Amino acid sequence: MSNKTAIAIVGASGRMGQMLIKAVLDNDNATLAGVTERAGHDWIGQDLGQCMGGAPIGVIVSDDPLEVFAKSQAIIDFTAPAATIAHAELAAQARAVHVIGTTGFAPDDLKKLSAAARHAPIIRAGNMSLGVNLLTKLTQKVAQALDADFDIEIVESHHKHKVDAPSGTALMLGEAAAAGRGVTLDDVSDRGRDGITGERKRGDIGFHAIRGGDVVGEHDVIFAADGERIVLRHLATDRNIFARGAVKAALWGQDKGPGEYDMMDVLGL
Ligand SMILES: NC(=O)C1=CN([C@@H]2O[C@H](COP(=O)(O)OP(=O)(O)OC[C@H]3O[C@@H](n4cnc5c(N)ncnc54)[C@H](O)[C@@H]3O)[C@@H](O)[C@H]2O)C=CC1
Ligand SMILES: O=C(O)C1=N[C@H](C(=O)O)C[C@H](O)C1
Repeated sequence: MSNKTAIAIVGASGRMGQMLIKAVLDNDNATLAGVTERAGHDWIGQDLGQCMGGAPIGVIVSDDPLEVFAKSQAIIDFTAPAATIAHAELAAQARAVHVIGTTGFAPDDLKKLSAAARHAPIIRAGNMSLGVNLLTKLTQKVAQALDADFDIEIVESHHKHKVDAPSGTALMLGEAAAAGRGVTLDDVSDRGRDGITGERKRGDIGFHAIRGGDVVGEHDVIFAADGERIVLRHLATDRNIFARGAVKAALWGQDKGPGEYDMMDVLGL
């Protein structure tokens, strides 16, 4: 039997799906167990290699996650919240590691993921890159060092196709800033001001989303005081940083028990 980890990619035709397939195929410790797309998608039943514009590779795109998960040790999922919730139940049944990059979950969705994580490991992060996870740590440290004389604002930019705001990364950064300050993000979050808003409330954490063109992902955490300003910035220029992180997480999760993990755990940050 191969000692490579068998990884399934769901959402194969997506911007991230295609990057993830390449990242698995490029990794010496991983093998592609199968791929899925949503029912009715025109890739279903076709050879994946040809769908991606190359030669046939003998992997047929499936619309049956149960069949694909049964032969997988890890599932990497960058799809959409409803799909990821359904995948989490199936991955738990298959006792496979579920790596979740999907963003835009509602609080009830997160409860369902927690329930699934009682049966198998779930590794979830709004951003799987090393750079953003480091930035998240720095954000917490800076927020801890400064008092509320420094107003915190988080500004994110993404491509025109992105459907959720604030981005998962912006929320990670906001959570880290709130933790650094010793407050709960829900109590201080101020999202997308518009109209006569009144003066900024001391201690609030503001969120702003820019959408346009092909921007991969940019995040600024601004600490603004009277007379000075600190800006922590991450610029993503290649989606491969997220894909490589996700494959690393799938391999890392192989000897872990059921539970919820994030990229900080994977990276040891
Ligand atoms: N955590 C991270 O590091 C990153 C997270 N993301 C997140 O990943 C998600 C996907 O982003 P993109 O690839 O840009 O979107 P996309 O729209 O290009 O791809 C999503 C794919 O999922 C497929 N899909 C939907 N329902 C499905 C189902 N039931 N079964 C199988 N496939 C299904 C769609 O048909 C589509 O091909 C978003 O939530 C985004 O925010 C994106 C980049 C990095
Ligand atoms: O949708 C995207 O593209 C991205 N989504 C993630 C997020 O919501 O933060 C990560 C990255 O910024 C790209």
